[in-house]
Amino acid sequence: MFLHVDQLSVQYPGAARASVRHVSLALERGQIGALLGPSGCGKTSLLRAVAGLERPARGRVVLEGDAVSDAAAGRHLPPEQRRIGMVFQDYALFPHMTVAENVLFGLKGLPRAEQQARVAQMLDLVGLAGAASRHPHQLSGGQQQRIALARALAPKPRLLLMDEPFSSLDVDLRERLAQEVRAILKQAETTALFVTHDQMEAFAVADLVGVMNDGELQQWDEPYALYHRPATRFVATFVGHGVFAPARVVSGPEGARVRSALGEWSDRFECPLPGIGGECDVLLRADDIVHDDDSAVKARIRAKAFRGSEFLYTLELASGELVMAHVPSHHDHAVGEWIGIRAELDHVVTFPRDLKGVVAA
Ligand SMILES: Nc1ncnc2c1ncn2[C@@H]1O[C@H](COP(=O)(O)OP(=O)(O)OP(=O)(O)O)[C@@H](O)[C@H]1O
Repeated sequence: MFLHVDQLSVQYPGAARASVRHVSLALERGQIGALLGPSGCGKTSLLRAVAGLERPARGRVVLEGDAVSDAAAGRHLPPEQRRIGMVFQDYALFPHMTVAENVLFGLKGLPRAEQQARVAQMLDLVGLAGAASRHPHQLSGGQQQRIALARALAPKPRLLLMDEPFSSLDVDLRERLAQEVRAILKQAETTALFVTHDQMEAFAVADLVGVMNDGELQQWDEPYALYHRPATRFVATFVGHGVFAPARVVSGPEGARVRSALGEWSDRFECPLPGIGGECDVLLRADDIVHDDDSAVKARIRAKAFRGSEFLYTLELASGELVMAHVPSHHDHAVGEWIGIRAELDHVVTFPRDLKGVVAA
């Protein structure tokens, strides 16, 4: 493993409990990781501990086999000796310096010719070769963030850390820049870890995403798995739209099946199911629910939100259970109308019975 965070805890002086608790995660060389979670869950504290800006209370940070932090051994390499680059949300470019001078900043020790070559190479990488002699205020927010990236990558860091790198940009630009940043990092073969509270951003940029809640890492996985096979209720709720529908495990000809008001499904993808007869909640994603007027199952539209190509309908079954459905926006029905629905599940994800019909955000 290129980066290995091992059972890491961060506790601030005077705090009753640790802000980051027993977090373990790993990245291979060249992989991009994202830490996702609500405000205050400990994302930035974890990133700062990897950077060396916080001293962990417990655990280790191992970079290329080198334990840069090891609480048990009392080892803590200062940030400037870790060869880690950082990009922050406010770019932190020097306003009085040109773009080229900003990128040059981290290259002080190199011979002059090499410095010039590296600056040119970095500006080229971020697609701003023509902006070398401009000043930061003459550039757009997205361009400034690309310069900040060029400056962080110029000294060839072993690891790049980014804290909410897109959050000060408007939504359109964020989406575009997220894709550009992924392409730039992949081209530069950089291993990177970044913090965001925006799942679309995490999915667009990262190979592996960690969902944190209240100081703990609940799942560290590929975006597809986080969405389709969430490990906990919290992950299921935080990532994507859906509901937990009450269900019962029944026996079928090929083993256990999950029966809910919307249908019955077998355990096709080896998601552990409770024992036969057991009560559980099954996760129904909004994209598992298909609008089909021929279906015997009817639901009344309780609320609808226009999302461009589709509506997100909140629907109520005759039993009072709620489900959510993504429906193409040319199927424009009024609130209060009854429509036919059908559930098409590829991934049957169940959780022990808890609160009935909890709506996932
Ligand atoms: N320097 C500090 N001293 C004491 N407590 C801190 C310090 N920095 C953060 N905390 C606390 O640690 C917890 C985690 O904060 P952190 O900034 O890591 O969360 P976050 O997930 O990055 O949040 P956000 O998305 O709002 O930035 C919070 O309860 C916060 O109040």
